[in-house]
Amino acid sequence: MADKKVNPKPKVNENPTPMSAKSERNEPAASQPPKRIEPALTAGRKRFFPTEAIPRLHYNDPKANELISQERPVVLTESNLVTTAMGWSLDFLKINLGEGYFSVYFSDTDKFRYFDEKKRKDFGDDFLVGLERKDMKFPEFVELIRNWKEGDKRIYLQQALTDGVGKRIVIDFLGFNWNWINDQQKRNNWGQLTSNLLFIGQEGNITPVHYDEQQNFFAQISGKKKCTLFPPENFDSFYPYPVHHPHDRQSQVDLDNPDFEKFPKLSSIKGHEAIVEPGDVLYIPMYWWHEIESLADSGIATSINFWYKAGPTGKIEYPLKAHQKVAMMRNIEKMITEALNNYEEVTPFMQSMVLGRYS
Ligand SMILES: O=C(O)CCC(=O)C(=O)O
Ligand SMILES: [Fe+2]
Repeated sequence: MADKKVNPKPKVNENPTPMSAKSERNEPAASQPPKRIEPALTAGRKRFFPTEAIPRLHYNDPKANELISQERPVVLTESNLVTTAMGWSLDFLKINLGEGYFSVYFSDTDKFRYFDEKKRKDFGDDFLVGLERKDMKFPEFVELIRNWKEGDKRIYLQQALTDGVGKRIVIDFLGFNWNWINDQQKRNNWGQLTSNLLFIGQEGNITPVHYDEQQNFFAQISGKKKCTLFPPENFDSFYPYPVHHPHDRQSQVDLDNPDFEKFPKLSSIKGHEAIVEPGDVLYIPMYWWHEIESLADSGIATSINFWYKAGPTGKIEYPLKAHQKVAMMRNIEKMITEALNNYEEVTPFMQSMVLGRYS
């Protein structure tokens, strides 16, 4: 697959309207999800911590813009961000996604804990992931997911959209609500759109708690996902792996089986929770911890995200915000690790810097 991305800034006025793009195909028109007032917060895995509902607001509600500008999560309704993708069934994608290769992950469990392949090479052989990546053409993935049976490894496709995709996908892509999302990017002073990751997975799959270094508009296409977010103020409650570790940005904790002795700060976490349904867009602020569960009995879960780089830093104001401290800690940790040139020396180095002095 060519690795150049689909141009994220189409000439908006030349786009086909969502309706004309849709009417070209022999599939039922996408129906808007039924309007819902309160999110159902009881679904999904039982968790040990309290949660509050992430506000669900109309995408034009000024309060939604306020939350985004404050880097607080919000579910946006009726944005029509990816309405043109509502017909992306497996059969449709099989015909239209093109001849490229897709990254498909296979997990021994229901958890898909991402790992950095480059860091894994540097880290040596003592790292077992329980997760395997295979690159395959889309029809092969469809066969696997359709013929999946209990006892098989679980499957999750996670692939950035590239310009190797077929013409109809490009048309749908150009029909996304770029007017709105480009305006969000501008008004929040974000950097460039780096990628649109397409997720297609089985119900029950879990992306364990981690944070990303990008702003994210996370759009749901099919199935339902329970998204649980925690603010960067809780950075140390999740005990992230060291930055040089293949699981960098991932929490070491298992929310299904919490070890409060090893990770005592975990006992006081409080989540922000939303269930996203087709048509919903969840804003996941940069550096917010998040766990994403594809809910049982909601069918194949398809999502597409819009990842944006942070904007320029601007004037520093004190006290620093939690996410700025996280960024600082990452940089210092990276510097120490690089300077020592041996990750095994990092722990004793940090300990002699802190123990009995700052502890
Ligand atoms: O949908 C998922 O399973 C994970 C999504 C995610 O972590 C992201 O978009 O940053
Ligand atoms: Fe993420």
